Amino acid sequence: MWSVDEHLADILRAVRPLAPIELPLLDAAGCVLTEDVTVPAALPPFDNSSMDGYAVRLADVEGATEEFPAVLGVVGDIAAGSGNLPTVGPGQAARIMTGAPVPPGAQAVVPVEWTDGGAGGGPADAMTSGPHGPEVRVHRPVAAGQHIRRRGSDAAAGALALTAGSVLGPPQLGLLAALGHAAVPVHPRPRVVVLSTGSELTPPGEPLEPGRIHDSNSFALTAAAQAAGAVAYRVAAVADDAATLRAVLDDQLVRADLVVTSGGVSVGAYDVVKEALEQGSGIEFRRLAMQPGKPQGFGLLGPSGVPLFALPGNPVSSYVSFELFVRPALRAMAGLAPDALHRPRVQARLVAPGPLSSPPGRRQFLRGVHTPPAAGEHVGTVTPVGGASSHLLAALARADALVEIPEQVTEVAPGAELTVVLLG
Ligand SMILES: Nc1nc2c(c(=O)[nH]1)N[C@H]1C(S)=C(S)[C@@H](COP(=O)(O)OP(=O)(O)OC[C@H]3O[C@@H](n4cnc5c(N)ncnc54)[C@H](O)[C@@H]3O)O[C@H]1N2
Ligand code: MOO
Repeated sequence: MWSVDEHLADILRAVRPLAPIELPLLDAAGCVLTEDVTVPAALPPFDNSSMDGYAVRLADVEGATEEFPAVLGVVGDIAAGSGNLPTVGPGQAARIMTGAPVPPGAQAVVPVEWTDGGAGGGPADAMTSGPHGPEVRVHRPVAAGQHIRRRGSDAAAGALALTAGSVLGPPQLGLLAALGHAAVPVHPRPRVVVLSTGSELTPPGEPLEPGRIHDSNSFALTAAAQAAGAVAYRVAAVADDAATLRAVLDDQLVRADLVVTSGGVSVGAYDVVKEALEQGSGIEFRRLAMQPGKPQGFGLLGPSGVPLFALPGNPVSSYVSFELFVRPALRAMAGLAPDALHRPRVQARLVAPGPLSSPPGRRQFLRGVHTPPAAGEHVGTVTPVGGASSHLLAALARADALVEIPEQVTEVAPGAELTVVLLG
């Protein structure tokens, strides 16, 4: 028997980050950047106003009050996007909008609330006119540079904007766009093919013949692959026939960076995955010291060595196996750092009506509901849901955590501290 840790270590040794490709920004969302990005040109690219108001010279508004406002001639209107800027001379102001370039001669911006409104909402030439044209009355002085966002104050030209290895979330994509990048080099999302095996399987939506059940694993595992950041393809369940399975796998390999199968890996007479892949395929079948998830297959399939996970068929076994083995592999292929591959683990105190028992020599993963620590407490609690059996899908659907009971522990009393894997 292999331990959970040995199996996981073998998997992580076998998988590699996918080769970088250049992707348009929105296609790169959630991906890992493969090169440092420097700031090509100052951001913002020019001094601009942070307020709607008037661009002025300091000396002209010094000492201005409500009672004795500074009366300035308005030389023009500057909207965001204006390229043609008036020069603000002594005794003059330019009406300016948020984001518009600060015109030559101006030293600060007076917000419109500190003035008589000048033009109000209309164009500059419709405002209060004095003998020399449109005017604005400024009621307060401003400090040098006030309400001006300086060129390069967000990011200086040549500075490091993002480092290789960054995960591209919304703020990072916004920054890349602001810097003018339309596409970026990233590790692509792994493409995952998920296929169930079993002649008993009927697609949901179709009535069940006697002895048959609905295929649930391919839905849970495809959704789990998507949630792990992969592009996942669900293949209709394959019947228990090794030649058919081999043909389906050959077909699917062209679009797969990773393959997940479920079922057919134990010792039964129709254990098709094992039969189809046992000899010389590159897939090794093992029994792990864990429950659920004892029978597992893993290896690199086909000429390009596509990682294949042959997970056990019981619904809880396949899902727990995905969480523990497939998800970290997918994240490694997506280029995430070793410390970002795994679900968070926390300590929690067991809440249960009596002691829990666990098989000797096997690491057990019960399903549970985790409650975070109350104020002033260091650990939260975990309450198991359902029993240990690996067909208990309804209980799994109520759980948000896996409760880990170590190999050497056979009984856990209520109140004991255990490690809990948060499923997020
Ligand atoms: N004699 C032994 N029998 C079994 C052993 C063993 O060591 N000796 N191990 C048990 C354990 S543990 C597991 S786990 C299962 C693994 O079996 P398989 O991977 O071969 O899976 P199947 O036999 O195909 O199916 C098991 C179970 O799960 C249901 N199933 C399968 N696929 C789906 C699906 N897509 N959706 C929903 N349910 C599915 C299937 O109907 C069976 O009930 O073997 C034990 N047996
Ligand atoms: O080990 Mo199996 O995976 O209990 O259900």
